[in-house]
Amino acid sequence: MKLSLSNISKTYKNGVKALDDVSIEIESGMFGLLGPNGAGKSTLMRTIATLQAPDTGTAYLDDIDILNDKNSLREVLGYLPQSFGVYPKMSAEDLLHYFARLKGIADKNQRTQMVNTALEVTNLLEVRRKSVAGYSGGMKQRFGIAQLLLNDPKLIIVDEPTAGLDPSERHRFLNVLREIGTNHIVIFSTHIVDDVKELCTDMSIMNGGRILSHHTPEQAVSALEGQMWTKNIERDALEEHEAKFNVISSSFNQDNTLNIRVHDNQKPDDSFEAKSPELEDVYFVTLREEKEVVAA
Ligand SMILES: Nc1ncnc2c1ncn2[C@@H]1O[C@H](COP(=O)(O)OP(=O)(O)OP(=O)(O)O)[C@@H](O)[C@H]1O
Repeated sequence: MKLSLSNISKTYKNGVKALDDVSIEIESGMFGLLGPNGAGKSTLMRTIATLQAPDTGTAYLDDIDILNDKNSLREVLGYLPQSFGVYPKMSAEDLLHYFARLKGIADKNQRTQMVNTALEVTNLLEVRRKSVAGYSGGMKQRFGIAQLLLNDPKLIIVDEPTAGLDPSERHRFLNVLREIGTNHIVIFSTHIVDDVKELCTDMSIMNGGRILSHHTPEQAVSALEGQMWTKNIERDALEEHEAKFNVISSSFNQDNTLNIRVHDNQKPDDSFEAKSPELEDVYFVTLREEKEVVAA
């Protein structure tokens, strides 16, 4: 199975170019779409989910023409939007039966089986009789996955699902996605680098409405081998270092000094120490290089 997008552009009425000539091919597995707020991730997700039309471009899931045959795409789509709205005071089980009926599954036995499978995959069986309105943020997100699994979708789109989850809820949620990611195309947008690191077999970094890179997380990290350097500095020396070196990120040490990470093809000077690259470096280097291109 393959999702192919070609030359997709979208400018909103207020003049914001949210998608700028996006072309990409995505195959089965967990695909992470990583980018800062405002990068265009939600616009791209809504476009693939047939909820908004682009100005130009084509989109196919195998031979389904997504932009011109919305109904065929919707039959095989599972979509979890960024915010799902307010849940009624119904139990998860009753609400899933209700959604399944809306999706046209009239046979009660078939519906019960589907609902139970969805509850099981998302680890909600034990709390199936509790009201969804009273669920924690992580449970609500897992319920969101349960409802989208009801029509056995081939393409699953989840838009920033881990935002606002505490670490253990986030972990449980990622485990659910990991389980379903093996035999579907799952597109998962996030601004959290660790989400992609822990989960995805394929990834893109997006900003300014453009896809800046597309590779496996391992390829991305190994491309920076031998190019990352660190040094501890006093807090007030940051500006001076930023002026002199390609500082891509900094973090506080316990003693309130700063650890800076610098990207350079060679050791900047003897005060620096070589470091193994990490996915977060890839993210910052990619965004930095884009900023330089835009400024040039
Ligand atoms: N309906 C709209 N009308 C006008 N501008 C919009 C609309 N929706 C999004 N935008 C703008 O388009 C750009 C891309 O927004 P989008 O929501 O797609 O990004 P995102 O990467 O999903 O960010 P976030 O994580 O903040 O949702 C932003 O500048 C945003 O302000």
